[in-house]
Amino acid sequence: MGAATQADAILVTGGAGYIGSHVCQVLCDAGRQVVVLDDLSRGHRRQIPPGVTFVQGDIADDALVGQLIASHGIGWVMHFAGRILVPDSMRDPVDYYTTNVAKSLSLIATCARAGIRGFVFSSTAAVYGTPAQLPVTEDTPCRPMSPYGHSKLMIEQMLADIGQVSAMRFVCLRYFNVAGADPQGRRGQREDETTHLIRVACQAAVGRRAFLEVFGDDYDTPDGTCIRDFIHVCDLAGVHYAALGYLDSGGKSTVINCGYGHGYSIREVIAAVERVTGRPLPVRQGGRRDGDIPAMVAAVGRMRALLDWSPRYDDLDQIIRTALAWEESLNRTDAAGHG
Ligand SMILES: NC(=O)c1ccc[n+]([C@@H]2O[C@H](COP(=O)([O-])OP(=O)(O)OC[C@H]3O[C@@H](n4cnc5c(N)ncnc54)[C@H](O)[C@@H]3O)[C@@H](O)[C@H]2O)c1
Ligand SMILES: O=c1ccn([C@@H]2O[C@H](COP(=O)(O)OP(=O)(O)O[C@H]3O[C@H](CO)[C@H](O)[C@H](O)[C@H]3O)[C@@H](O)[C@H]2O)c(=O)[nH]1
Repeated sequence: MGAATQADAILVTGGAGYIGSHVCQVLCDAGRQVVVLDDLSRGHRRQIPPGVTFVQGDIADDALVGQLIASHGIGWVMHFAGRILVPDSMRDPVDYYTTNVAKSLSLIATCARAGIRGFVFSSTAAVYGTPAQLPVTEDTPCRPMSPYGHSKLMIEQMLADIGQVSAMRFVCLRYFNVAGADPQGRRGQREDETTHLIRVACQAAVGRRAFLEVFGDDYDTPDGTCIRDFIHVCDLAGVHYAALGYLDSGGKSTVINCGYGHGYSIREVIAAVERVTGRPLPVRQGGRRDGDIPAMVAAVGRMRALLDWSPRYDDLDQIIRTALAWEESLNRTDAAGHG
């Protein structure tokens, strides 16, 4: 849509977090003007690339969001801010409905009122619940099994309804399992309180935790452990940039799965970590974790059809190499006493 559109700045909520900060890097590399709004409840200032304007604040602060949109010439919003852990959402649903649903409603309403042209939202494969068949297409019925999944589906619905009465178009990106870190070592997942398999496995591999517990080996899968579709965070960042291009060239509001379209079992992930490190991984067999879905694999036809994007890191060993390098760098930072 031309140079004037390109000039519109992008507001990235949650840009000090794991995925948002990788997306900021891609946007900066493409020469875009980026403003991050993050309350630093989970994120870290140092994750944000140089050249990005940072504002510490809450997405539900309507006056602040309105002022940022007006004063920075914001045309696009990428919304990452929120609570992200499935088991945590079972323990504290109020936090998930407050932060994810109520605060997102406030943000979306402010954006629509302010004339934002396009909104890219971080959704999740957790909206599907246990799918009847694999791979999961975007038309698979959604039956979330956790407050986290419900909260994300509610936001998708709000975007669809508000999109009907405003000019704001949206892309909801349903991420499957995000993993890995910036290959140049500039950023990765920083919060220690994590439940993500590859992160936990890499922490165990470099001694940041004692072992990896495998949750269940009696699923109806080839080796009895669950299967997931892991996408490298840098590829996912590229998908966001492509989604912006899609909206910019007039694309209609839509929902898109983000994965590679093939899965690995937990045992295969463990084998890959051992292959990459050349050492056995400390592993303990545990029972099933509540709410776990036996297998999740994305159908990626829509992503390939609509977005000008192709994967660069679709290789489990490469994902693990970047994740391990990041954990090793955290060890060095801690040892140097400035964690
Ligand atoms: N990590 C995954 O595997 C995964 C999978 C599917 C979907 N997602 C979604 O992607 C998004 C980003 O996830 P992430 O892994 O980068 O998480 P993260 O916790 O690293 O980042 C979230 C960021 O949002 C900020 N934040 C939280 N509440 C805020 C508020 N009220 N106002 C302003 N900032 C606030 C936090 O400080 C943090 O920097 C989330 O919406 C998450 O639900 C993540
Ligand atoms: O220490 C661990 C951690 C995980 N797992 C297993 O590894 C698989 C993946 O678990 P994660 O916690 O890494 O991820 P989930 O698939 O449960 O959920 C993730 O992917 C979802 C989409 O499928 C959502 O996006 C959600 O935000 C994100 O946490 C599960 O079978 C889990 O039981 C273990 O065995 N041990």
